Amino acid sequence: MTNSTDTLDRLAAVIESRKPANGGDPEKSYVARLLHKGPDAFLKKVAEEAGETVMAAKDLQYGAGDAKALVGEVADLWFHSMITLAHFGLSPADVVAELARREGLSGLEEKALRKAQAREQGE
Ligand SMILES: N=c1c2ncn([C@@H]3O[C@H](COP(=O)(O)OP(=O)(O)OP(=O)(O)O)[C@@H](O)[C@H]3O)c2ncn1[C@@H]1O[C@H](COP(=O)(O)O)[C@@H](O)[C@H]1O
Repeated sequence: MTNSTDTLDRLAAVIESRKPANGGDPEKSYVARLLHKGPDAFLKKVAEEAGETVMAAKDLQYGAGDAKALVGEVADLWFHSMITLAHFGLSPADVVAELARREGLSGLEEKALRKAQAREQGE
């Protein structure tokens, strides 16, 4: 079975190697091309892939799609999000660490905590 963290780490290393500072060639590499173009180019792709993820999920919801299509769109979304992270000097490990920090804390509890803190600061 594939180790998801290893796969993400390997992909992050490839993305890093495609940065202009590391000699990434926009003529030979899709990642290098996006990094060379800058944030507007890869952020547009993130927005596009997020929209396509929603559409693939809605197709599944209404019985018109297939699970493979949804997985493909989420893969595109993760991939372009990883290019965004790399541009800003971040990695999948940073996201995993954030999820680990949140582990076990209910979203409802976290929201109540945030609201209580905001109330305190407002007083
Ligand atoms: N995981 C991916 C990956 N996922 C998606 N894509 C590309 O992302 C592009 C955008 O997806 P779309 O579905 O929007 O395709 P499109 O219609 O051609 O879109 P436009 O680019 O024309 O806007 C496509 O060209 C896909 O091939 C990827 N390209 C590369 N990788 C990984 O990145 C590595 C480095 O790639 P290069 O930098 O190209 O060598 C590869 O070895 C892979 O591991």
